[in-house]
Amino acid sequence: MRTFRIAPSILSANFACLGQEVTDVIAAGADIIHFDVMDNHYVPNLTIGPLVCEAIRPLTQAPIDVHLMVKPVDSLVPMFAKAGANLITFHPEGSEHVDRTLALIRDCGCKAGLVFNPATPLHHLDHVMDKLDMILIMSVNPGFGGQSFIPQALNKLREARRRIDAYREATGRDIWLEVDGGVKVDNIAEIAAAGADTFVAGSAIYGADDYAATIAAMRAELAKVA
Ligand SMILES: O=C(CO)[C@@H](O)[C@H](O)COP(=O)(O)O
Repeated sequence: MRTFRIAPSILSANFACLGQEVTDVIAAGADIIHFDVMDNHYVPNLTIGPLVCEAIRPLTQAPIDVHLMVKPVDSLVPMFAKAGANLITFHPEGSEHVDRTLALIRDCGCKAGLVFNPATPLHHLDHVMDKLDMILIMSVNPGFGGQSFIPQALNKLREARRRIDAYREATGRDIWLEVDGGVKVDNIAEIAAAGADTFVAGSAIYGADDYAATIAAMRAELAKVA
């Protein structure tokens, strides 16, 4: 039986009552809070920083998964670690030294992950598997919620799953495989079958009237794959 995790993206939450939105999705059955950081430089949008992470930290025991869509990335890592992030992911294009940034994240006490845009090749994984806790495959171009799932992401998920399984067989250590962008109730099973185990969903959850019903519907779909 595979373990699946659902990570609502607060990018699609109502920011006028963000704290309540965080506690509501966790009460509705979510596993992780996905926290999108955009700098209006690496991506054409501007969102939230460490102060907001610090503000929501006391509201939940659930892991906060900080996705840094920023360039350069290193100076923000200690700030988010101090603000209570559990996982920090970044894009290889956002770092001058990927290996050094991964080590920095772990030295700050967080789990570390690399993010792959639709056009970013997986060869960036080649020499850093030992330093990764998570691989995040973007199934949209980063910057905005509410975009459609790019089907080519399924092949990239299959390839990433193959690499993770081979690595786990060789070392006994697992790496989470997260997917982000256009994840809905009606495609989550196909995405899980391609290898993802952790599902970021923004508009599908925060755009629904009933968060618990939507998360339960996602889990019912995932149960068909497990
Ligand atoms: O990082 C991003 C977008 O850059 C995502 O986390 C989106 O926020 C996902 O939103 P949906 O596609 O699920 O609406």
